[in-house]
Amino acid sequence: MIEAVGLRKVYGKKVAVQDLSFTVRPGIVTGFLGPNGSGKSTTMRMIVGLDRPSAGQALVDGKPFAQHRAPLSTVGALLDAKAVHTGRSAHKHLLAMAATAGIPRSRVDEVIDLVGLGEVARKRAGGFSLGMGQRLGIASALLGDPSTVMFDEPVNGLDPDGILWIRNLMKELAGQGRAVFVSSHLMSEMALTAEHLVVIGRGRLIADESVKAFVDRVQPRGVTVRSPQAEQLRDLVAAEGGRLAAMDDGSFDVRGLSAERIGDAAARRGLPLHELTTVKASLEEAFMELTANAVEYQAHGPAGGGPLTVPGAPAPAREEVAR
Ligand SMILES: Nc1ncnc2c1ncn2[C@@H]1O[C@H](COP(=O)(O)OP(=O)(O)OP(=O)(O)O)[C@@H](O)[C@H]1O
Repeated sequence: MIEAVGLRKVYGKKVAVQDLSFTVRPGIVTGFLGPNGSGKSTTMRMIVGLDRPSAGQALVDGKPFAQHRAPLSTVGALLDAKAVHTGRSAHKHLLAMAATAGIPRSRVDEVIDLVGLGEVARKRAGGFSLGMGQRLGIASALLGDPSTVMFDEPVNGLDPDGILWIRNLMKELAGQGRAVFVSSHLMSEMALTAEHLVVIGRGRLIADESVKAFVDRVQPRGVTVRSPQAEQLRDLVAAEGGRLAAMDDGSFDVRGLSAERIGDAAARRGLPLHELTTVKASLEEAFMELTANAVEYQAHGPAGGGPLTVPGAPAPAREEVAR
């Protein structure tokens, strides 16, 4: 379990993190999201004592990381996967780590199996692919069987197989009762992996809540409606003051009316509906909306002064047809 209490970090004049308090609970995956430069890595480094907070503190299982007698069994961290690229083999690298921390040799073979590096464990880790390096980083993090794991951008640069593997591993580690704290830029991936979110922008807390509560904070995108009587549906939407667009699959995208209002109006007119679904914002859309003012470096169009564009921004809304 991680507790950040009033964390603050200042580099010279730059305030990287301020007044940051949140909790990462055991048994679930907590996603750590924020635009570039918002302070995620700085926060993670403070949790494991690699950076000293300018104020506040980070506690792991109730005390600062540095005060734990068995640090590798307290937090397993993957902060920079490239850091484990070495001339030694993966096996030797892990053995050396285990020896220094008083961890039995048998655990080395266990974690090598767990991350699927059995066949290459005796090869020089310096020649590893990015995905293999990532697996070795995770093996190192899990060596001490830690109660908390913390991964900074673990799926960066991985292929779909690697991403799926990491996703399942995170869930498995949480299912074993560990606190799992993971940062990622990939919103769609976080939506599939995390149950809870800590979202920061410009070093400050924006949200510490479930993925569902975060997504529910923004307006639904619209309502998908399907009816065998399309013309009557068009009339109904126009009469209620909504807008409607025909979709390729025969359904209609209705904006400006809630599903309840459409359903009630259809019932009054005896209009059969075969589908009535509120389309919620995706995690990515919610993130873009709720962190719009917290993007540190805003990219503008070629002429300058254009609309804010951020990589991964949602596609423009579908063309709407007013009737
Ligand atoms: N050692 C340092 N010295 C000075 N400034 C730093 C240092 N480390 C980070 N910063 C600044 O602090 C802010 C937060 O950086 P940090 O790397 O924690 O953000 P991040 O959310 O992890 O970003 P990214 O998603 O791009 O990795 C940034 O403005 C960064 O430039």
